[in-house]
Amino acid sequence: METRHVDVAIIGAGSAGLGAYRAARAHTDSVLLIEGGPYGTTCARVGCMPSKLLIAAAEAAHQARHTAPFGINVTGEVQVDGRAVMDRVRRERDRFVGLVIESIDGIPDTDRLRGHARFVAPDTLQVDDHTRVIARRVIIASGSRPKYPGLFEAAGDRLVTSDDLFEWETLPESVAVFGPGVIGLELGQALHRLGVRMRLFGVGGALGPLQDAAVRDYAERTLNESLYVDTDATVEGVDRDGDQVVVTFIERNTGQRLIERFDYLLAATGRRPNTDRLALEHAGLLLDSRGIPRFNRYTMQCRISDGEPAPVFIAGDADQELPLLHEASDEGRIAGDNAGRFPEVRVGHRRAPLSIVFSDPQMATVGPSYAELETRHGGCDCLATGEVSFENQGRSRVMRANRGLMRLYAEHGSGLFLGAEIFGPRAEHLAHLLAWSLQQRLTVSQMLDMPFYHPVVEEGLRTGLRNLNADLQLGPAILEHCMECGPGD
Ligand SMILES: Cc1cc2nc3c(=O)[nH]c(=O)nc-3n(C[C@H](O)[C@H](O)[C@H](O)COP(=O)(O)OP(=O)(O)OC[C@H]3O[C@@H](n4cnc5c(N)ncnc54)[C@H](O)[C@@H]3O)c2cc1C
Ligand SMILES: NC(=O)c1ccc[n+]([C@@H]2O[C@H](COP(=O)([O-])OP(=O)(O)OC[C@H]3O[C@@H](n4cnc5c(N)ncnc54)[C@H](O)[C@@H]3O)[C@@H](O)[C@H]2O)c1
Repeated sequence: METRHVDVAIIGAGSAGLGAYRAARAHTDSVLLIEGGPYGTTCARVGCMPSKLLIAAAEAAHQARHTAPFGINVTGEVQVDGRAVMDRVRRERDRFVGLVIESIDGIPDTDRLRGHARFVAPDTLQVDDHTRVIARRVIIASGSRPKYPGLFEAAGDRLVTSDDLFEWETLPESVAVFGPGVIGLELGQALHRLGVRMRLFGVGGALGPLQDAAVRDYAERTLNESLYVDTDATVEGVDRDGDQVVVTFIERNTGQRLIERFDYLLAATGRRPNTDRLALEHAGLLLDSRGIPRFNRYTMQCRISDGEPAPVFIAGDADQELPLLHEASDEGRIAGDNAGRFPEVRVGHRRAPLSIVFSDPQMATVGPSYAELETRHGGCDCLATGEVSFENQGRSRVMRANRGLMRLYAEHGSGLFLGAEIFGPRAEHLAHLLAWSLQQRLTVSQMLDMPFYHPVVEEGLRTGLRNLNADLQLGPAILEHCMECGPGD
């Protein structure tokens, strides 16, 4: 058994771990990056990138099928070549993974160690059976993995998660998707548009990240015009029969008991942090009820069991705060900087909360969750709301993308913009404008002072902001359409 002494040991070479490595290395040459799985990061291998590649193919098929309302007739049926679709997904995915591996190859061999790390003492990690690492500081950047209820195991090797799907050589005929969260919506809709028979089952009414009932209900109604999404499904059984998965459920609209066969069951029922495999009981850290170390979100520093700051930091999906790529990178950078400069720990920069779901229409949330805003501002009647429907929005109608609802929130009295929930066209771009405004601490009036071109989807945002301003009672209520704004604002 080899023993290594280092200043900083990092568990996990994903997006958070790589960011942490670079930041820690700016302070010390003694940094060790430990990786137990394949190099390449979750984002590039099985997450953000392959999912967006599959969605891009699905969008192409969808657009090709919907040209007629523009007076464009594409003769013949749109054919989806499942092998070619999956081939491009994997080829482009491999390219993205290759870029990550190239940058990891640039890290000196002496700074890298392969194997699974676990704590054997607060300052000691055991890596597989081959190396003991004694570290002055440790960064936990071990990511997360899919979780699902035991019931699904009846599907045997026909049970898949987002870790498996992108390895498919071709598209199956049918998939039962469980979990209308971010992954289930993105992948479920993409499979449907690629001609796969798909049903999407949820529990308790949850739909993506949406919490504002008005936006959630609108989204559920709209999605159900083209997909089968039951956000509160009664599923009576999951069984395996031959090569197929048999799902017994009560159909959403009819209340009928149906028994349907699918080629696969895709479990998209959430992810759990890999911290349960780190033997944290030997780390002496203060843990929350989920077994995740308690940490300060500005320094990423964990605490020892008596509440004192520990020489241990956490970053990325491992802490489950905001399991998104840009947050993992930011947290990794902060954790690495602080582990490197320890004991002089500094507060790092956290950005305005922003999340986007690449469904169609897209979903986005900006700022604290609606539930959090209601808790903080609802009790004192301090929460102002505004909204806009995209149904008559000019540019959205031009593009035939005029389905959607955006709700915007601000603080009474100050007029400060607080956040938004969006289900609608170009939400990925609208959400960025709003997140940037939030981070700049703009008031709704200041946002309305910004330029709005014509005709663009952002004019819908302006209508929503005017509506919000009216609720703030800081500006004129919109009694009719803005005359000077051009048609379809
Ligand atoms: C299908 C899907 C789509 C997604 N799409 C998006 C998107 O569009 N936009 C977005 O912002 N986010 C998206 N995400 C989320 C994003 O991918 C994650 O938030 C991000 O990759 C987390 O990075 P990380 O470094 O925390 O974890 P990872 O990249 O998973 O890195 C953790 C690493 O730790 C290693 N490890 C674990 N335990 C040990 C151990 N004991 N010892 C050594 N090594 C260990 C693992 O092997 C892994 O390499 C998506 C996720 C999925 C699954
Ligand atoms: N576009 C993006 O940024 C993007 C894309 C994919 C994933 N991600 C990240 O990955 C994380 C994990 O995604 P996810 O979709 O797995 O989790 P999620 O928490 O977003 O959704 C899980 C869904 O499964 C449902 N569910 C739980 N148990 C169920 C059951 N037994 N049957 C049916 N439904 C059940 C939940 O109610 C929820 O709707 C996300 O929170 C997000 O941070 C981001």
